[in-house]
Amino acid sequence: MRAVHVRVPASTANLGSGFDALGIALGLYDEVTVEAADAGLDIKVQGEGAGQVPLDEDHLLVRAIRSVEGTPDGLIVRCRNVIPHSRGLGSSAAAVVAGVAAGYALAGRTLDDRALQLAAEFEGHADNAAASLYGGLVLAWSEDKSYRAVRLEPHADLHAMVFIPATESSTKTTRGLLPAQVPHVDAAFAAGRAALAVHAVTTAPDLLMPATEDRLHQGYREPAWPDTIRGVEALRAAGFPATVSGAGPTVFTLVSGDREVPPTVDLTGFAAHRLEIDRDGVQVRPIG
Ligand SMILES: Nc1ncnc2c1ncn2[C@@H]1O[C@H](COP(=O)(O)OP(=O)(O)OP(=O)(O)O)[C@@H](O)[C@H]1O
Ligand SMILES: N[C@@H](CCO)C(=O)O
Repeated sequence: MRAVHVRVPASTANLGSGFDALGIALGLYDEVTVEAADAGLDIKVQGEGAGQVPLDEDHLLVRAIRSVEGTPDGLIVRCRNVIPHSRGLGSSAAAVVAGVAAGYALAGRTLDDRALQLAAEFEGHADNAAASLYGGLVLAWSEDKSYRAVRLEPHADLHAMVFIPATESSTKTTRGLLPAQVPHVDAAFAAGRAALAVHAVTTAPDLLMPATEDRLHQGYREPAWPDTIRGVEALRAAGFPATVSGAGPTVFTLVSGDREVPPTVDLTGFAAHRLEIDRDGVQVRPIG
């Protein structure tokens, strides 16, 4: 294949209780075309990250393409980015998954388990990458340095609301706020709630409030985005199972049916978007 179009979904990670393990793919998409060339790299970026991301071999998506064996030496890359960067919506994982998927197609290969391994190695955890790769709800884990994930079907009644602030937050920085150890009681709490979250998202949305309670990361990261925690608490007080999306600062909640967030919930400073859950994952099609 000489040229491909890739559409890759955003994602939210953690769902509160499932730190580094749970992810959901969201109906917000970056699109990329990648064409083989004899030599060199010609890359252009429109939308999110334009003027900020490098336009050379350091570009994340290019690095991801290069991580796949058998890809062409020369590349012409065009990115149309919609997923906001550094907001907790999995932009970096989406770029890596798009690159790996394009690389596989250009190398004449079908996506397999190794694609998740390649993508997750860039992030150091597989929650966002698995969601962008497979769609739906993912449960990701690692065995030594081997990343694995299962895809589960979210309940049909659910959609997502995201509340995106103008401020950015780097995943690397907020991971630095996490302690090396947590109390046993918090670890036990997290294990139960994360297991419950899988049941709640797939089968029993009425259990999402207890299922999304977190003790492992959101509180420790609060100094990075106090307004985000205020937004999460305001939504939870109104009965919405809100969490911090990924490493923040976006606020995320799942919503059942046609329920709407009332205007009395104070989310000043956040742009609200209703998103479908993406159920397909990354999509690749040949061009020409
Ligand atoms: N489409 C893209 N193309 C190139 N680089 C990107 C792209 N998307 C993200 N990046 C890089 O990744 C960085 C953001 O990664 P980071 O992990 O901090 O946030 P995120 O992926 O948006 O959020 P989270 O991991 O919390 O869901 C950007 O500053 C940029 O360097
Ligand atoms: N699980 C990750 C997601 C962000 O990449 C975190 O919270 O740091």
